Amino acid sequence: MTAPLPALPPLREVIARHGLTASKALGQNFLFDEQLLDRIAAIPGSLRSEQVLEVGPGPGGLTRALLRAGAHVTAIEMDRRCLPALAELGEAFPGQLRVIEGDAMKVDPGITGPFHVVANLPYNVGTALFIGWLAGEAWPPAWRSLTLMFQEEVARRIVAEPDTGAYGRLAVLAQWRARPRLALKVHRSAFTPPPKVMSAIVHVVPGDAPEGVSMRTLERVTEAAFGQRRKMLRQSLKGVPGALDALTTLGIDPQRRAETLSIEEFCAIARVIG
Ligand SMILES: C[S@@+](CC[C@H](N)C(=O)[O-])C[C@H]1O[C@@H](n2cnc3c(N)ncnc32)[C@H](O)[C@@H]1O
Repeated sequence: MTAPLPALPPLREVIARHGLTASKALGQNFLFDEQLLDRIAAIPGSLRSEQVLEVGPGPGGLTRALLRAGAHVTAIEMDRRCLPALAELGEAFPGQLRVIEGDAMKVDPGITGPFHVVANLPYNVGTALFIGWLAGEAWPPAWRSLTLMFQEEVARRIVAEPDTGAYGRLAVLAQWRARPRLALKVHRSAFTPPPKVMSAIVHVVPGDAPEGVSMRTLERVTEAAFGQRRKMLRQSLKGVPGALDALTTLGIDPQRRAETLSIEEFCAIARVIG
């Protein structure tokens, strides 16, 4: 039998009691709708007894949904004003919550074993953290899934297909050995304060890594190719040693533009360059 869930005060009351006025500099847009938060926590599948890394728990809205789902949560929060509210949450779910005060870009969460990442990310660091999780040398990675809130426009770039305006470096890096999908659109009015743009949650699971492709080379090729996306490959890839020869070897027309190349073609170029 599972223990009954603790009764928690409404999030708005927690915010008011701890004086947590939203800081723009820290990208703070809070979610208060507990049904929505439970839906987000359900996206990775059952989290019972699973390890979860949450970045930016803030006052703990998503954190409480993860704890209710039975997860063991390690949460990294930069704003120390949020720590007392998170400590209260830890008391309500004994042994399930570990809070680290610090910058998620610098702190090692120290989680042993596989874990899920679930986060309503601060937009200013979201993409950098995402690329960091995708870029690890070891594959499959230590994470089992990523469930991340982005601006909708960024979410669309992550899942974009070739020959679309949204297709670019982010799509290639996210899709060459992982499977991202758009899991949930979140209206701006769900946040307090509401951001200027709509949001969406992307869910990513690791896939098979193609043989012989180095992430570093792929990053170099996509950076060059999409850095001048309107130019033909023979121009945009000129500065990448071995890239033009790779096009010839592979029979890829150097007059094509980056956005017409499939992920498989980018991988093939990176494989030939080595
Ligand atoms: C968009 S708010 C989300 C808050 C909460 N998870 C929610 O859903 O209501 C982003 C949170 O990330 C925190 N934050 C911003 N930059 C951070 C960083 N570099 N490392 C850790 N936390 C950060 C902010 O203080 C804020 O609490």
